[in-house]
Amino acid sequence: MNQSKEQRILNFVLQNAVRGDPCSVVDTIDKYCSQKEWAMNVGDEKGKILDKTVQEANPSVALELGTYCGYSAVRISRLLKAGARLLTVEFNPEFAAIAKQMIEFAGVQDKVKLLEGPSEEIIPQLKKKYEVDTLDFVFLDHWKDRYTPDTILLQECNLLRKGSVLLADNIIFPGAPDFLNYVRKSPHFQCTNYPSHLEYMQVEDAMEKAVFLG
Ligand SMILES: Cc1cc(C(=O)N2CCN(C)CC2)sc1-c1cc(O)c2nc[nH]c(=O)c2c1
Ligand SMILES: [Mg+2]
Repeated sequence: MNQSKEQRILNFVLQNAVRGDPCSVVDTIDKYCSQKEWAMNVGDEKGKILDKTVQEANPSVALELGTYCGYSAVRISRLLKAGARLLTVEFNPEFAAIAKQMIEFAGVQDKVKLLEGPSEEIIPQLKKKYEVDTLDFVFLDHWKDRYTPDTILLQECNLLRKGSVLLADNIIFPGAPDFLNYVRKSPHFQCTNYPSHLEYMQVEDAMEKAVFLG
């Protein structure tokens, strides 16, 4: 049975990156996906925006929606302070299986908890089942049509506090116009736009930061 693209990415990391070194895993994925096969990792240009936003927020508890192969889970968790943790949600079981191995190879498994299932089911479980009080940082990178309903669900579940930072990928491409409308029109969010490019391409894209005001 021939391999999936995601399996090929993982194999390239297992053979070429340094075990236990998150930076080498991130760089090796970028090398493969820029030179061999495009894949929907956030990539290095938008990854640098992600890094800065995570460092500024310095979260104790972070949530990622859309794990894919684990590229941004490794990228985020490498910046977390001791004792901080990242919960990452992936609904595609094949992607989750790849990401689990990627996270373990990078050596960040003690900081990252991979939750398999649809975000709309997992978000309401975060407080009771995963012992979350509130979220300090949320990276939205799953599916553009879920950005708005999941942002509303996070509020309904009292998972945001004054100063919680949301960062959304793919604001321009593939595009999340209803999310942009929602957060920019809401009095509960202070928004900032970060122009960039689609990973590994020269196509325009952007990220949007939305800080919850309570
Ligand atoms: C799957 C896909 C295809 C794209 C595209 O038009 N192109 C890439 C391939 N090249 C060759 C043509 C141009 S863009 C994109 C994509 C990118 C992300 O960052 C995503 N993040 C989260 N969830 C997504 O579904 C997601 C999709
Ligand atoms: Mg994306």
